[in-house]
Amino acid sequence: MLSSNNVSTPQQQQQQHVRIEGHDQQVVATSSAATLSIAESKELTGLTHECGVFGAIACGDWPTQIDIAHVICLGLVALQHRGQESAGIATSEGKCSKNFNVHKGMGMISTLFNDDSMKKLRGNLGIGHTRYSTAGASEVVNCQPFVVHTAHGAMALAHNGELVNNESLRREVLGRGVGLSTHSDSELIAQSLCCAPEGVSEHDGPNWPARIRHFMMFAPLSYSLVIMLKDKIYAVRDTYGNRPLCIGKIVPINSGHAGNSTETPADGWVVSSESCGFLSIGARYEREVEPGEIVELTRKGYRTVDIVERPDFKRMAFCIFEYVYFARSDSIFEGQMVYSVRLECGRQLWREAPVDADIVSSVPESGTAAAHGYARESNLEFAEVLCRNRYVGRTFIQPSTRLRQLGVAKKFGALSENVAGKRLVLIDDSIVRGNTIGPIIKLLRDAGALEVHIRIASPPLQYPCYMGINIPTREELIANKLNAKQLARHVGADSLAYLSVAGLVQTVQRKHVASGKPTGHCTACLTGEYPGGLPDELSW
Ligand SMILES: O=P(O)(O)OC[C@H]1O[C@H](OP(=O)(O)OP(=O)(O)O)[C@H](O)[C@@H]1O
Ligand SMILES: NC(=O)CC[C@H](N)C(=O)O
Ligand code: SF4
Ligand SMILES: [Mg+2]
Repeated sequence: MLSSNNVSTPQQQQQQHVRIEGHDQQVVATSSAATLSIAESKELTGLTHECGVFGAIACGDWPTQIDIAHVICLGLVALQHRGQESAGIATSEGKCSKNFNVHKGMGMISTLFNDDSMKKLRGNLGIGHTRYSTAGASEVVNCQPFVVHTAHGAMALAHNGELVNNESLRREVLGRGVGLSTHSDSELIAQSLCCAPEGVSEHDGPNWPARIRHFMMFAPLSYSLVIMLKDKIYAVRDTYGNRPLCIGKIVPINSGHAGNSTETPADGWVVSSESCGFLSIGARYEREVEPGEIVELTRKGYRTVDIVERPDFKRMAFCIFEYVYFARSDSIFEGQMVYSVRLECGRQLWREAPVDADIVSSVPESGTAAAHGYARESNLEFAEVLCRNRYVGRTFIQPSTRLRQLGVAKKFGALSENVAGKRLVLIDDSIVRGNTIGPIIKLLRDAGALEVHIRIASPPLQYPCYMGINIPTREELIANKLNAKQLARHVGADSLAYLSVAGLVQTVQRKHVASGKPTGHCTACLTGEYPGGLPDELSW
């Protein structure tokens, strides 16, 4: 049982919230008082992302010379691709357990944080978040980090993921007399940690690892968390390792390339959803937080304080779509760079679905690494055929299918001199609704392409995700309506083929299998096999 006591919640605002088919349908207010659903307010292509979490703590004497708020801000900028709705930073000076410095709000990092907001974020440690909402509306009340006041002082929490048993945990916590002020599952986690579990003595002070373990026993999936207390940060990954989280070392400025050696002293430590921003903040990749691990970071360093086992010793289930699409390609997961895995997927795609063509090309951004792999394995020339308009953002409002499709074409121009008279094979990482590929094929044909063959570096998406990714409805997923042959006809391609599930899994796991290291990946949106089974309270 999750226990809880009376703790104050800072957010008192109400939000509009309706449940549709077992999912939260979020509603955002617009200035014209009309309302748009979040789905409608986004450009409807691809999968909508997740969230990014970040934490940093300075080593040595406090107050530190390191500008912790700037380190976190730059760390969040590097995670911006994971969520663009809202962001926030909470810092602590390390002395007072009553108050943290907090700045959060709607929008992108670059618009939210300026000199004034940074000045107020003094601190020796801090955490940050960039959000793509999955539970609870995209409103200021749900911005993270969540800060709550416990019997032992303030606690701030930032979360990437989605609780699969959100509803039953919510009922449990509400049933104990705790008022929740939002529909956010992340607030629920914060409130769940506010009380010591039964049987845990806290005579000598709060036992945070025991509280975190207790929560983890009742919440199998999915979360990567950074939790800040007065003078320490806990980094936590769910027992399946579904969402990513890694540790980096802030090294002295003059330590150069040798900065990742174990002898290099640490100026501080960071934790992040992805490692892609580490070099830009003078940090070096250290390692991943392991599935089920609770890591404590203090000014003295970091240490594992507990490892919680998976229920019934099930396999770990790291999201395979992090490799396919979500992550930035310079990030490292499980000892391999995302770019290298995508490249290898392209090689495998050629082995599974070769095609006679003059050039190989990609749909930028995330299809590009796989296209290079396809070209290398096939010995076909790689040539760019599309120019992407960087000013068409992901938040473009597209009110109708027709305009939406025009919008996708608007995002790209054809490099006609590379295209004219060519038989080309075009690689993309994924097809979701199928809105991107059709207009691109038309564009390429209009530019003079003789043949356009589509190869997709992931299997067809057919099932929903309950672990922090918003996947469109069954009807919206094009693979549930058309098989590869029908889809080729529908989008005007000469042929179309996907990478197989086995091909993707083997490519992602090949290093681990070779070294005998345990591994396991969630493929639920491709196979319908959910890690830990499909929770009763969820259905599609
Ligand atoms: O089938 P659809 O629903 O049209 O979506 C699929 C497309 O969406 C994604 O690209 P996106 O432009 O979101 O991001 P990227 O720049 O990382 O490729 C993905 O890489 C595909 O290109
Ligand atoms: N995408 C995410 O990881 C979202 C975290 C959390 N469920 C929220 O909606 O804020
Ligand atoms: S269902 Fe798909 S998107 Fe969701 S965690 Fe699993 S692999 Fe990732
Ligand atoms: Mg794309």
